Amino acid sequence: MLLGVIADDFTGATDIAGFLVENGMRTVQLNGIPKEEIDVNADAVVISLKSRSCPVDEAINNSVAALKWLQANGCQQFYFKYCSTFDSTAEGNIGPVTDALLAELGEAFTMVCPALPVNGRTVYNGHLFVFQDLLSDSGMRNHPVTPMTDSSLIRMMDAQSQGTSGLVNFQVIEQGSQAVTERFEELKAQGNRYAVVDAFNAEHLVTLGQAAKSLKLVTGGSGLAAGIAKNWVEHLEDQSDAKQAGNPAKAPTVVFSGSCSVMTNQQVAIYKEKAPHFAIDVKACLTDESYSNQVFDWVMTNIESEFAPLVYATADATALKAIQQEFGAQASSHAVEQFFSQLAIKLQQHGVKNFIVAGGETSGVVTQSLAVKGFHIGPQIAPGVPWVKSVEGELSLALKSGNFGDENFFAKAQSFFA
Ligand SMILES: Nc1ncnc2c1ncn2[C@@H]1O[C@H](COP(=O)(O)OP(=O)(O)OP(=O)(O)O)[C@@H](O)[C@H]1O
Ligand SMILES: O=C(O)[C@@H](O)C(=O)CO
Repeated sequence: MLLGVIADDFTGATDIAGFLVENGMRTVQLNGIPKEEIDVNADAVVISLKSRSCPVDEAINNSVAALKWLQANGCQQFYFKYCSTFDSTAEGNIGPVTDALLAELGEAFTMVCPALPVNGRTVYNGHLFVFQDLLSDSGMRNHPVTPMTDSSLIRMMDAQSQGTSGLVNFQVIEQGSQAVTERFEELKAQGNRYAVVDAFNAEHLVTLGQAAKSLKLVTGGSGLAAGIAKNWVEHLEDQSDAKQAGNPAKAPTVVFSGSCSVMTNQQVAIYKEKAPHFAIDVKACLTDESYSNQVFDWVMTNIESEFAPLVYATADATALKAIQQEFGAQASSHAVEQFFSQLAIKLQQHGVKNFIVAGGETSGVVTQSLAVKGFHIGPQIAPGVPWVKSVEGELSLALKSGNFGDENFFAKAQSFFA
């Protein structure tokens, strides 16, 4: 194996896995750190963690344990994959995990590259944009778990890290990878530990990927994956049929939506026009232990419908704020996640094979509940959202990041069934 990726949530893991496969790297995604021997025949391995919004010590311990597993299994370069909108906890897990990985590797410098231009995440003079908005003016301001109120990557990174950041701006990047490497040396000589890099087109990411050859550890969103994959191209076997292993079959299917992002709200509204749909009662999640059984009965009643039944907690910012004020953000978030976990297990036990899930935290809890060891990566439904199939061959999942996909995503995902 060549490249080892540590992803801080499950949709982020499938996101980067999809781009690595698109760029020629045979890739397997693992559900957490394997507890027993597993034969992974791949160029890249992505370990999915649920470390974005957990306590910082837990995030550090799990990420370092994942790094050690990747090192023990022969990986030569390491990639800490976090969100293209740089969100984690209020205090920030990205900085502490980056510092811990650098320390474990005995390295003193890395790159911070959240940009994913194909999905509107760009960096200009060190400031992160979501399409035409600064991050802090985007829908991420109202994120239920990790609201983003700043857009300066240098300020955000330095506030949560032991080291300091310097900027590699687009003017340097457009001079080529040698200029970027020289800028890295300048920043290191000034005592910086992180290079925050601009990127607002695919060419920038290819150049940064070339410059990343000199780094044992890189960090960022999935955008850098294409550039990194190109560094290994001479080592790669033809994997044209690799995506076949990840193709979903036509089988009983359910759609879960636990994301409250702007795009997911649009996707849910469009999908409700054509599919059976059930809006979750958050109070029932908190107070009624049998609630998931009631909703299970509703799903199975509708499981044969032309479009898969949708179960959703998705709410707009106003409704979500009211719920959080009434029940508490953490308590309500946790109760909804536990509800989806219980429902997923029961549906799997009764023959549901395909799960389309919106939301990173939601995807993590559902995937962990389904006890899938790992995934083969299939075709992309939308940039950053591939179908993936369990290595046991039983289940297929489409784990959609909150703001990814177009408004027809849920129906489009079902058009891939063979
Ligand atoms: N109506 C609701 N009331 C309270 N909490 C909710 C509600 N709907 C969803 N949640 C919670 O909000 C959180 C949404 O996080 P999640 O990561 O699943 O979505 P996202 O942040 O939009 O996706 P991504 O991280 O991929 O961008 C989850 O913990 C979910 O349980
Ligand atoms: O990078 C992204 O935006 C996604 O892969 C993600 O991490 C959302 O949870």
